[in-house]
Amino acid sequence: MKTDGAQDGASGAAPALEIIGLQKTYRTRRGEVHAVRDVSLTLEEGGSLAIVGESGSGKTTTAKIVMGLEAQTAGAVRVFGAERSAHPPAAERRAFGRIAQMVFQDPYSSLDPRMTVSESIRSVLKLHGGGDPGARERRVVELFDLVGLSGRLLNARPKDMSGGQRQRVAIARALAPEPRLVVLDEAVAALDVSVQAQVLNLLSDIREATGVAYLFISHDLGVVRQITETAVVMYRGEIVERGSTAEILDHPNHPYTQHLRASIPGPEWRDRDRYSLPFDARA
Ligand SMILES: Nc1ncnc2c1ncn2[C@@H]1O[C@H](COP(=O)(O)OP(=O)(O)OP(=O)(O)O)[C@@H](O)[C@H]1O
Repeated sequence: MKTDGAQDGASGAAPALEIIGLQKTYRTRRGEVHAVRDVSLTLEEGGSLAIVGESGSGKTTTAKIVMGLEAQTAGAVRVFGAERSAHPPAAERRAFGRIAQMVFQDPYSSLDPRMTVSESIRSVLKLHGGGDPGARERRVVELFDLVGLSGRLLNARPKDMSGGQRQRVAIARALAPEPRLVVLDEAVAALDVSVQAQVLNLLSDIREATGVAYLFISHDLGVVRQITETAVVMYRGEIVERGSTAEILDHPNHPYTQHLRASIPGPEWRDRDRYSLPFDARA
């Protein structure tokens, strides 16, 4: 990725994220796995786009390629107009980290257990040149405030916090370099429903306040409705449906989306859906 280009793009009209003809094939002992097949999508600046699908549909692989954690087999990824290299060197990864950040499902494994949570956030600020120690300290307090965490927890360690609190720290850490794109991979999946709702509200408020764009990856259509305007549905590495989230949820066209829709508890919830076999379009 040309970082200069990223800055040019960030101030211009380039989308936050463009994925064009993305493919990823893993070669395993048992043969090739086509994890991502010809995926193209656009996330507008300040927008919120969901990638929905069940386990194994290729969501995480797509996210990892966007973040440079995996190299694609073919296709292009552009972040604010700048092409993302398949094998970015360290300096480029660091520059990219100021523009895009990721939040994972399990904050316990993404936060260093030996550090207090404020140390964890300070280390990210330091990596991305967040001013002198005093300025970093003030920014940590500001970020705690932004994610609704009490200052009493500044010196806590991840093990002393609840799942919801840890995920708020993970979000604060991701927001520390003031990225313009955040990729959230099943970021609320491990939380209780009520905590999930709080974190989703928080994420919406943050987007409104900062203009950050979200690529929101989830298997859960109900969650996706609360946080995204547009969505793509992935099945076996391919996008099978795309459009406004509300339209996809209310009027799913593809049989796979209808299957996913049927597994959301709601007025039309049928108990047998809970036990239905995994969807197979060929069946
Ligand atoms: N490192 C790897 N080596 C081989 N196959 C892989 C690798 N990573 C993922 N896959 C395969 O690629 C396909 C897509 O996986 P991916 O993790 O992207 O799906 P997902 O929709 O994110 O599912 P999950 O939510 O379970 O992670 C699956 O068949 C998976 O087994």
